[in-house]
Amino acid sequence: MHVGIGLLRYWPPLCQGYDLSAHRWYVGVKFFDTRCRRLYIGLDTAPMTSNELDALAAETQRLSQWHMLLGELSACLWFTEDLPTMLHGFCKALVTRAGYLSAELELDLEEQSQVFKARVRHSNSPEAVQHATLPVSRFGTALAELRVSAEFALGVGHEAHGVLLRLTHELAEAIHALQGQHPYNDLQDSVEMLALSVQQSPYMVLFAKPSGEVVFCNDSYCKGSGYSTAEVIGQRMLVDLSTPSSEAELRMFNALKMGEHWQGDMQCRRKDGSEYWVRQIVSPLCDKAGNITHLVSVKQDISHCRFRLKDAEEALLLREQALSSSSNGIMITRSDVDDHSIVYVNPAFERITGYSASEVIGREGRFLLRDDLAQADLEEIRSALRERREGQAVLRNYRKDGTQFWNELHIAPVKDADGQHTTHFVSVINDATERVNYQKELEYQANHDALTGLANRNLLNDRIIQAIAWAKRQSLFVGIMLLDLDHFKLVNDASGHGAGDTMLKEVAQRLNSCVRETDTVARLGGDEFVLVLTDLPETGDVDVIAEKVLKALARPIEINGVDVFVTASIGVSVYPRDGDHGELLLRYADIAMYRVKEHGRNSVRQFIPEMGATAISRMNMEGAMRRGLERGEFALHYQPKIDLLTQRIVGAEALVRWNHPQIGLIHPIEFIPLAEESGLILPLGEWVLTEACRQQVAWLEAGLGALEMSVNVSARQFRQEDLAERVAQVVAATGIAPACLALELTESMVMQDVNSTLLALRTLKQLGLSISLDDFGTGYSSLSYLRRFPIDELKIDKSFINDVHVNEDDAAIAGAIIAMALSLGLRVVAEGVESQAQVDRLLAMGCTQVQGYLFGRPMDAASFVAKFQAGVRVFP
Ligand SMILES: Nc1nc2c(ncn2[C@@H]2O[C@@H]3COP(=O)(O)O[C@H]4[C@@H](O)[C@H](n5cnc6c(=O)[nH]c(N)nc65)O[C@@H]4COP(=O)(O)O[C@H]3[C@H]2O)c(=O)[nH]1
Repeated sequence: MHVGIGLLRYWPPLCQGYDLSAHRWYVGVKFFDTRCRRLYIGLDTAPMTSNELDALAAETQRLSQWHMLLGELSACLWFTEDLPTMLHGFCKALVTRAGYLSAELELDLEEQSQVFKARVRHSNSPEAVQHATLPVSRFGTALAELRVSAEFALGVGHEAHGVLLRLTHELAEAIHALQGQHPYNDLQDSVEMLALSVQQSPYMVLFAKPSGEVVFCNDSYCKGSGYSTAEVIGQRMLVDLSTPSSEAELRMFNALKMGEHWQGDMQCRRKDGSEYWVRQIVSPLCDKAGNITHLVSVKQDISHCRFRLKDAEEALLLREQALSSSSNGIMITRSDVDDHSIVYVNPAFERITGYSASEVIGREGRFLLRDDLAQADLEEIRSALRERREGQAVLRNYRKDGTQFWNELHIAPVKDADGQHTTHFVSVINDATERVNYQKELEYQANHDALTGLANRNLLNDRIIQAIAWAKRQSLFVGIMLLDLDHFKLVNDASGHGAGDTMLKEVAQRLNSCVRETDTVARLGGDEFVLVLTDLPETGDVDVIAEKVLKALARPIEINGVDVFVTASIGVSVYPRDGDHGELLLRYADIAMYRVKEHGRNSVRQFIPEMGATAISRMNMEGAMRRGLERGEFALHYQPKIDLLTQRIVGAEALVRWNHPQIGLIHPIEFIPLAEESGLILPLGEWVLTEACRQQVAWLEAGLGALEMSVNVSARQFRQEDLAERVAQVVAATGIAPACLALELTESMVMQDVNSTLLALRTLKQLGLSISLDDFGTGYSSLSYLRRFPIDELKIDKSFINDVHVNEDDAAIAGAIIAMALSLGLRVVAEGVESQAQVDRLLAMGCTQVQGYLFGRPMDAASFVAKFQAGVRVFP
């Protein structure tokens, strides 16, 4: 008979193919009583002598003694789960079964020593205590050491010692056999022990014929499967090697045929129908000829693991599905020092980036940045990766097709099982392009002028602060250039807001083209622009740029197919020369700009401190103006109007002045626009009209004759529905002859709403006064309207008079206006005449009335009277 026994799947079979037929009797392993407490030894068929029978009886006796002990020892070896309990049970068995007074086996699990100590006291010599300290590292080794310990500890001369020695010996043999080092001397004992081991094994053991019919099963199998031994024996529980029916059986068949073990997991069914999983090793037993005689199957119930695995797999599947269906992109990367490669991306990642998983797995996680590495937020992600912590940032990333998207990225470290080391990072990718763009749009709107796209006041203030901070560190200058378009209002009034907008947009573009990228061009509103010029090594550099700007604006702007000319007045202040903060610098640039307006426009002026002394910031102007009106700070100056033919003063234009108690005389150009905006122009205008009329009457009474008094009427005044009534009241109140009163309206005002203008003009005309069109030539009056309007006089704008004697274009325009006016029977007055050459040219063109510094600046009433009395000289 050949016996092959596999103890555990981790152990190799103890012995294979011991040929017991050489012995005279054999041990039948299947004759155990329950729980393996008794081992029956069977005889073979050969007849025995009486000596042999005695020897067998003695042997049987001896075996049954130690078997009792072995059974218990075995029980504590196999049925205890931890070493201390096992050792305790073992010692107890030594005392109760082997006659020891005490036996202690201690396990010292100190990290350092890793030993177990054996201390055994023999009952015959209680004093003699034997110690042994043995290294131990794991359960298997402890079993091996147990043998050694027993050899150390056991004395001689006692029957029980003999049994124990025998046990020890058997264990030693078994272990030696295990290690393949020592042949069995006593095969019978070995087989018994092995048979016992099989029976007692917590693993299920089946022996079967090659046809699969079971010839033996141990208790664990019965317990695990629910079948009794009788129900199992003879049944085909293992594969039939002669007719493998499935792929798995075929594999098993091939392995076993080659004398190899087959190992694998299988799902089985218990008697009650429930399922369980086993991991089993099937080993073939062969005869000398190499034919398989038996199959030995050792099975371990792994249902617990298997079901846990199933749960884990289900949980994993759930997570995988959650990742797959997430609308956020998810990317998992390694977190090794030198490896941050991508190991997983979900479908949303593929959708957002355009890259498929196979294209990105293995690449570095940061590849979505391409070479756009100059991003402030990137540092946060870098340090989160370095410090193995969570981090988030909004980054510019690039899709496969090269388009940019905003990635709202959140990264989190993934730790290993013990929570100590970061093995991976999970990155959640959210395409936030829409939101970021919306935010940027809002930011842009908050910082930019909607019409021109230039910086607005908000952004301007920031830029000035930045420019000053930088200039401070670099010892450079910052130029603040405030630019106001000359007569822009005329464009707006005459051609509508669309035309005005076109002009502003074109101006914005031209201004941008004059400065560097680091400079700022802002629009403050209306026709006011500010240029912040950075990094200037010299203050004079601002003038160069200002000249460039004036030149750029000098080119005509095409609006609705018509070339329109625009000029600008530019005031400049410089950091640190004029001040060290934006508000002050802007105010000074503003003051300088108004000086330009005052002195003929279309030019540049740098701020000088003297200007500051006579100027008032517009911020404070409104309140001051209101108080000024109440306190009588306003006064009228009069500029004479000359008839060239009679060489006499025929009239005066009333021009308002503000005598500010601290600042002194302020020119209307500095406060009229604000008065217009704030509505203060209405009480102011009424006061001017009344005062001018009163003065005219006073001069009349003083003998200056019936001078015509011209009074400027602002757009807002002109739009007053009861303007005519108010004028009539003033006329009545002051006693002026209406024929001596001329109201000056600008060309742009009357062209705004032709029908209502016509009505208003007619009503005014009914009062008997004259209507004069001021600044003529700057608007876009159509001849037909001029014909329809009840106008008495045209005043040619100073801009055409300036060069009328040298510039043929200007001369042509002035000439055309004069000719047209005369043909319509209107008076023509040339404004801003400063030289004799201009007078000569104007006279040649037929213009007979002039006004200008050549004949007198605006002056107070007393000076006017003196001037009148002195007379004027038209020809030198
Ligand atoms: N360079 C130069 N300039 C000359 C010459 N001759 C006259 N001027 C200036 O030209 C402006 C003529 O007045 P405007 O065109 O009606 O322009 C006026 C008018 O639009 C407005 N304004 C003045 N007073 C009043 C007023 O009482 N009511 C209203 N609504 N506007 C007024 O303020 C503007 C500016 O007034 P002013 O500063 O007094 O400036 C005056 C006058 O001083 C010259 O030969 N050369």
